Amino acid sequence: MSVNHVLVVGAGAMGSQIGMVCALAGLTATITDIAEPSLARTHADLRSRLARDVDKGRRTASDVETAFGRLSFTTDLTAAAATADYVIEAAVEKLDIKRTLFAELDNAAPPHAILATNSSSIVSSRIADATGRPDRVCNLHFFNPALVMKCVEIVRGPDTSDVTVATSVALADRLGKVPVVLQREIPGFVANRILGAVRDEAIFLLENGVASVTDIDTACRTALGYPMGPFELMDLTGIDIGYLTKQDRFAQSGDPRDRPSRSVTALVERGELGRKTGKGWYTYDHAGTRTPRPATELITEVSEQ
Ligand SMILES: NC(=O)c1ccc[n+]([C@@H]2O[C@H](COP(=O)([O-])OP(=O)(O)OC[C@H]3O[C@@H](n4cnc5c(N)ncnc54)[C@H](O)[C@@H]3O)[C@@H](O)[C@H]2O)c1
Repeated sequence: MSVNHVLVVGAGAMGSQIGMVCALAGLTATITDIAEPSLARTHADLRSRLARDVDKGRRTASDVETAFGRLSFTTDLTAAAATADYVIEAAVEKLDIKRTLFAELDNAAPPHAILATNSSSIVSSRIADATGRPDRVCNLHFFNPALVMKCVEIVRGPDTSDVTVATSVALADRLGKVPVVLQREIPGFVANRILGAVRDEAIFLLENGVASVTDIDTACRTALGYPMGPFELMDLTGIDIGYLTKQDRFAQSGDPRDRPSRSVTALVERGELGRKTGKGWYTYDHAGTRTPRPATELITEVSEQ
């Protein structure tokens, strides 16, 4: 099935860049959001980001102008969906909102259109039954920042058809991305599950007094070639993000291994969420330079329990 017009729903961190990736690849793309200010902010953010790319010689000014000519912004979901061949939903991570959106999209989009969600943890089978086309529903999972990161995970739900998977793979190829197909659903998918396993092991080693935060991060960078250690990465992305993901997974699975660790819970309860609060696994000064924290500040809760 050929894809010419992509509709992206949600103009946040992910949706805005996914829309631009589509336009840069030569597709007609529309970004829609319920909030008009989000659309205006997204347009301005993309303009300044792409201008930086031109300044640095990563793209030509004419490629960027042509791409903006293919990209439109609207709050009118129904009108935008009417001509879409492929919809990528990147709205807030709330199941009820996604289900409502998919029901609306099912009514508004042409019968051949594929409806995909960019959700990081909600598998598409939890949404597909809100539509009359579960065979044309899947996860199409981009990584942040979507303009830069190559991998796109395509997750097949129990009803997803071969044509939907093949069309999604072809779309990812056309966007210059590297498609990775998951043959069955699992929350977190491949890359984030592996990242989570590394993070859990790092926390286990710390909580059991095997090595310090700094030494574990150093081992990952210098022995495994990771660009950043697991504690550095948690501080960068926000310790609360991983905490909330694990809480959600634990609520679904009831598996104690999915429960957030005690030291992470203690940091989140104290509001020490990483770089954004100036304190997490490390302490950060106003220039962003980090200093290690004493182990007693990080694992007190564990030894007291
Ligand atoms: N942020 C990441 O690193 C990341 C990475 C991969 C996947 N994801 C997934 O992408 C999705 C979006 O994440 P984000 O970080 O861009 O979120 P975000 O909070 O930055 O943006 C969400 C946008 O959705 C809009 N929105 C809310 N309800 C809507 C509705 N009913 N219709 C249309 N728009 C609506 C909001 O106004 C907002 O602009 C989530 O499902 C998330 O799991 C996020």
